[in-house]
Amino acid sequence: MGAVLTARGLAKRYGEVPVFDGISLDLAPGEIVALLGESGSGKSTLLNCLAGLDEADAGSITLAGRDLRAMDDEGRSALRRQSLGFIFQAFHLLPHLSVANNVALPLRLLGQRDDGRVAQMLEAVNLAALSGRMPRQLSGGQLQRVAIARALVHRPRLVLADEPTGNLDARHAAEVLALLRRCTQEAGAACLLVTHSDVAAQSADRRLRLDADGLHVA
Ligand SMILES: Nc1ncnc2c1ncn2[C@@H]1O[C@H](COP(=O)(O)OP(=O)(O)OP(=O)(O)O)[C@@H](O)[C@H]1O
Repeated sequence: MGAVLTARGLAKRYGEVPVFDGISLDLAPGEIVALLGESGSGKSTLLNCLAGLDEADAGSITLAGRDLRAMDDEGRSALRRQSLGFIFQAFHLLPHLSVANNVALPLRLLGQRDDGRVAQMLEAVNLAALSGRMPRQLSGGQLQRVAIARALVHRPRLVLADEPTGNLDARHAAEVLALLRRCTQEAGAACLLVTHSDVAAQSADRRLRLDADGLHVA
């Protein structure tokens, strides 16, 4: 099987200020790669560009065999819905939907309904008992685990995770890392994991560091 994600020569600047340049990356099916780097080095920006949520200024991105930058907005959105799970730093749960309905959302957007799969994901992040709650009734760590269940529910080929264990204690962090591992293996997915945590970085198959000179093996 070919790479899940291939990026070549990605560059991004905000106005006159370059964030990164010449970034190339391959993610293989089943692998988890940690993306390290100082605060402000551009990790979140790179994730957003790989997801097609932000536009790179140069370079190419191939996701699940499709050239992302050659597609129109509609095609990119459809590919994203199908193939991408994004765990945002700020969770981005929908406040008017219950926990279970937030987790079910990626399936609904694909025209699917699978209550068993939603229950399975809530079980996996230890939130089965809270499935009927609204996001405002949850702690930061619980919100983060809902966001993780939602990102994985539709078995995406690519999981982009921005500090998915940032708000979690050691036990819940370990559970989330194990869940990411299980889901990437089951779906033949790849995961790019932005983290400042040594435990999370060590749980990855390999580590890359983003700095002013580009992306390096760490
Ligand atoms: N919309 C924007 N306009 C201008 N500059 C931006 C914008 N978004 C990010 N930046 C700048 O781009 C750089 C990279 O930001 P980014 O959030 O990608 O860093 P990061 O490595 O994810 O940081 P952290 O580890 O703190 O989350 C920073 O210097 C930031 O100030």
